[in-house]
Amino acid sequence: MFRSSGTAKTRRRSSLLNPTVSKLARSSAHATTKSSAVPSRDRLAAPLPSSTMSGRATTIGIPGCTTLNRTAVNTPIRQSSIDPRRPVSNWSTGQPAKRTVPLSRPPRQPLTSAPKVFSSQPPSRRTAPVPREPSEAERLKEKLAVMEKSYASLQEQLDTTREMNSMLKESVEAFKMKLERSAMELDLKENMLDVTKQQFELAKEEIDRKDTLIKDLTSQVEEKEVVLRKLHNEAVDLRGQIRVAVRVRPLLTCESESGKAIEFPAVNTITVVTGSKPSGQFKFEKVFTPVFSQKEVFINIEDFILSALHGYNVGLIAFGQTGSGKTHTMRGGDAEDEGVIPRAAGFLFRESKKLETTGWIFEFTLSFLEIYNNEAYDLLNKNSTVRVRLSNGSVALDGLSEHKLAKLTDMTGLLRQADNNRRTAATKCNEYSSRSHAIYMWNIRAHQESTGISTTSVLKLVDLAGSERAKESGVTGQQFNEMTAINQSLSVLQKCVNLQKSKSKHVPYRDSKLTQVLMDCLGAGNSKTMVIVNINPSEEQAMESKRSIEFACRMRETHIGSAMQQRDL
Ligand SMILES: Nc1ncnc2c1ncn2[C@@H]1O[C@H](COP(=O)(O)OP(=O)(O)OP(=O)(O)O)[C@@H](O)[C@H]1O
Repeated sequence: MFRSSGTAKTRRRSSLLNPTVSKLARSSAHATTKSSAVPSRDRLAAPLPSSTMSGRATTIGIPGCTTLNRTAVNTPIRQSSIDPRRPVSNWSTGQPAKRTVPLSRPPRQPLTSAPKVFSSQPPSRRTAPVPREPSEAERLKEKLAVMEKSYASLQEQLDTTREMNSMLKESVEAFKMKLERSAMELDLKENMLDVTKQQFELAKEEIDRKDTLIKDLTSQVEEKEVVLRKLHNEAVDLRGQIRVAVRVRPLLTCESESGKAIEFPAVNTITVVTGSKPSGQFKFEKVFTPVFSQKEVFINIEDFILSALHGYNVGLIAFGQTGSGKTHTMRGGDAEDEGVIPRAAGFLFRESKKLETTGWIFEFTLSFLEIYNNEAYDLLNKNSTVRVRLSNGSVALDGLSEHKLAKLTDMTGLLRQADNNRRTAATKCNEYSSRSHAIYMWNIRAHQESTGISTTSVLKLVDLAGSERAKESGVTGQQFNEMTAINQSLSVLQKCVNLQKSKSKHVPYRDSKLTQVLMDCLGAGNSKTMVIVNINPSEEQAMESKRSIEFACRMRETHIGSAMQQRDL
């Protein structure tokens, strides 16, 4: 009765603490009674102790659960079956505790033998005192303490798990939101990609359309360029084979006391006043009065120079008495004072760049030749001698160096070299009088891939030495020889032009080095030629000016045959 009431008390107390604990306690107490704290899983594997097995079990309580065996409750439990040192299941983990002692089935008592009955009488004095077995209540208390501890631990675990669970829930929610946001962003980006793709397609179509347009326009430009070229060159031809322009320089300070012998009665018309009588009026394609700047002069002749890029041989010759302004016109000074030769370089580079857009490729080489005392010299190779040969109407210059001109600035060095090598001297009429003829030659090679046309043309820019009257010059010795050579070569030049004009069968080009070199510009070749006749306006030089103008008129009337494009075969 005492034990039963103790167990009931314990149960009531446990159920007051917590229904779960109470349940656990009930189940534990039951399990303890039944299997001496062997966890149920172990119980299945391990044999039950003999004391339990020997009692007759009456099943009461929850179905499926083995309840307390009354016989076993009344029967003193053997030490081995409730050994407190025996490990109980690990409640915190729910795993059975490790067994330290292997459970072996105890030897089975024969059923016939009578059950041992323990006497309730106190042991006799002679027998050793038996240690008191813990009461059922104590054992249950102990169990309860263990279970409460386990419960607290489980509660703690549960709290932690709940906390973790809520954290996990939160993080899952956050992930979900993030995922949704990412999905939305992806949608947006996909839309943008679609739009960009469409735009790209449109742009591609536009580029294709423009490419086709450019191709059409390019072919139209090429066709028009051919027509323009033809018209340009026909126009140049129509003006006469040798075009003549006259340039009259201003009076110099040193000539200020002298009166002017030149008048301009009309546009491109000139009159020379000799004595009191004015000469007749001479009309030319162009008359550059003293007010024309270097730039304006060049603008008026650049279309002519352009023919050289179109594959025609072109010659531009500055002619005139000494000190009339030939070198100024052709070479000039610096910057705004630059003459035709440096300006032509800039122009040829500019124009060639424009033509490159229609598929033309150009290559320029330069050679500078000097004719001094009727001999030819290389101005870009230490004045070495050059051999002039005529063959089949063309001029060959053996030993003349050629200098490739890749860019405009390359020209500066070459010009300086030629200036230094060219022979000049101070004369009575001109402080820096040219004692030689200078020929600045451009060899122009052009090629157009689409048509397969290649041309090789020559542009000759000529600064002649000036004619001079021996009597007026007052020179002697070497300078006299130079003057004689200059005058002779200019005389042959005039003779050739006169004979060419009168369509003579024999024109004596070979009579001087100058006419040999200029032969292809004067009628024996297929060149387009322009002569700029320079005039000194002073009264003192009136007669010389008149002679120059008369020579210009003869040249103007000289037919030299149509120029031909110099195509490579
Ligand atoms: N259009 C011009 N404007 C200003 N000065 C000029 C002009 N033409 C020539 N001169 C000046 O006249 C002088 C003689 O000119 P330049 O040397 O060019 O003559 P030239 O015909 O070449 O002489 P030469 O045949 O003796 O070499 C130079 O001092 C030059 O600066």
